[in-house]
Amino acid sequence: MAKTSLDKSKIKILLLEGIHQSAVDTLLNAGYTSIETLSTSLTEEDLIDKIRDVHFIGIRSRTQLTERVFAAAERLTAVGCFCIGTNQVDLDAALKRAIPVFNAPYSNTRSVAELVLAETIMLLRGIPEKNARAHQGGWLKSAKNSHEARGKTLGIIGYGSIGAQLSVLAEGLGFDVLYYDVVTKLAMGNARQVGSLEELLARADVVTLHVPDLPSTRWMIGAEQIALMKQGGILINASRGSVVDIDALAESLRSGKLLGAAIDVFPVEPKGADEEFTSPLRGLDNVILTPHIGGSTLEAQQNIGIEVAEKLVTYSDNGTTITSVNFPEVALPSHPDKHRLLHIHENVPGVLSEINRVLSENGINIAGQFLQTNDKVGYVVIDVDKAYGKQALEALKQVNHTLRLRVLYSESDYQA
Ligand SMILES: NC(=O)C1=CN([C@@H]2O[C@H](COP(=O)(O)OP(=O)(O)OC[C@H]3O[C@@H](n4cnc5c(N)ncnc54)[C@H](O)[C@@H]3O)[C@@H](O)[C@H]2O)C=CC1
Ligand SMILES: O=C(O)CCC(=O)C(=O)O
Repeated sequence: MAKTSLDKSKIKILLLEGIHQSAVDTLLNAGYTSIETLSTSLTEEDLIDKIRDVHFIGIRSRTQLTERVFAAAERLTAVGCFCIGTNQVDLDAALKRAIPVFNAPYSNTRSVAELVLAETIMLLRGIPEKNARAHQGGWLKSAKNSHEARGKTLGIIGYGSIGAQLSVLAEGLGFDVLYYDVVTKLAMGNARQVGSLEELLARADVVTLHVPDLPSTRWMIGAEQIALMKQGGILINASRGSVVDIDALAESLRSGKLLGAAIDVFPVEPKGADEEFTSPLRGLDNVILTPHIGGSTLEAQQNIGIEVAEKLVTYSDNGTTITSVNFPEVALPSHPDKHRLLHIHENVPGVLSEINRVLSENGINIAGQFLQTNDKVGYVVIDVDKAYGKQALEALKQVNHTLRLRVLYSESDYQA
C-alpha cells in the first residue's frame, strides 16, 4: 500500500500575528503538535525563508501572502486567515497551487460594529479633543459642536455583515440610518438604501465605511467625496486603509470641513508594536486613531481561533473545503474504512474521465466520488478501498493538468 498520508506530528503549522491560543488548543486537540507561533507578521523575505517547509499557515490582516511567497511555499496545503478580510492573500496564486484559503467571515462582526457605534457617539460630542485638553490641564466645558445621536443620520457604505449589524445597533440609539451598497440589500429595521454614494455623502451627519478592499473601493473616499459631505461631518473608517485618501482626510480636518474622524485602518500599518506608526492624522484634534483593532476583542479572537483552526483541521483530516474563499466547496462525509484521494486539477475538459480511466486500469474500486469546480480548478474526491499500489497514485499524479494529489488514510488508520 502506498504511504503518502503524513503523520500528523510531521505536519508543520506556522501561526503569525498573535493568533489566539484557542487556535493552538484546537490544533493540539486534533493531534497536530508541530505548531510555531509568532506575535508579529514577517517581511516578505523572512516569510519566504520560513514558509518552505510549512504545511499550514495562519495569518491575520498584516501578513502579505504574495505570489513570491507562494512560489517558495513548496509544502503549503492550506491558508487560514484568522480574520474577515482576505485581501492580504493573492488568492489566485494560492488557487493555481491547489491551496484553499479559509477565513472567519462573521466572528468579529459584532466587535467592529460596537467600536464604530462608540466612536460615533464620542465624535458627535467632540470627546477626543476634550479628553486631550483635560490631559494637558485644560477645561473645554462647552456644548459647541456637541450633539446627541438621537435624530442624526448615520450613513453606512457597504451594508454587509458589519454594516447591517451596525444599522440595528444605531437605530436602537435613535439614529436615522441610510446605507449605500452596490448590491440591493434588505434593510434592517427602518434603515433605507440610497441610490448613490453621492446621495449618502450629502445626507449623512456621520459616514462610516464597511466595504472590502476591491479595485472598486480603492480610494473611494477622496477630496471630491469629502467635499460632498455636510459641513462639520464625521468620517469613520474601520474597513481597509486603501479605501480613504488619508491626506485628503487630514486636509479636510485641518480646514474644519470635517469636525472629526475615527480611523482604525491605514494605507501602511506597522508590522508590530516595535515599529513606529506614522500618519498625517497624528496630532489632529478630534481624530480617534486606533491600531487596526476593530476585531480585536477577546471574545472575537477566541471564536476566530477556534473557527479557522477547525477549518484547517477539517481540510487536513477530511478534505472538506466548505466556506473556502477561493476553492471549489465540497462538504465531505467521514471515511472510516476507506482511503480518500483528493485530486486537484485545472478545470479543463476530460480530466475526470482520465482520472476514472486510471482508477479502472489499476483495479481500484470507487466507494464514493465527489466533484466540485470553479472557473479555474476542479476538485475531485474519491474514496477507495485501502488496497492499491503506489503506481496508481503515480499515474493519478501524471494525469494532464493535475495540480496536486493528496491521500488521506482512513480515519480508523489515523486513530490507530
Ligand atoms: N477593522 C477591523 O479590524 C476589521 C475590518 N474589517 C473589514 O470590513 C470589511 C467589511 O466586512 P463585512 O461587513 O464582514 O463584509 P461583507 O462582505 O459582509 O460586506 C461588504 C459589503 O460591501 C459591499 N460593497 C462592495 N463593494 C462596494 C462598493 N464599491 N460600494 C458600496 N458597497 C460595496 C458589498 O456588497 C457588501 O454588502 C471587510 O472586508 C474587512 O476588510 C472586517 C473585520 C475587522
Ligand atoms: O484582527 C485582525 O488582525 C484583522 C481584522 C480585520 O481587519 C479583518 O477581520 O478583516
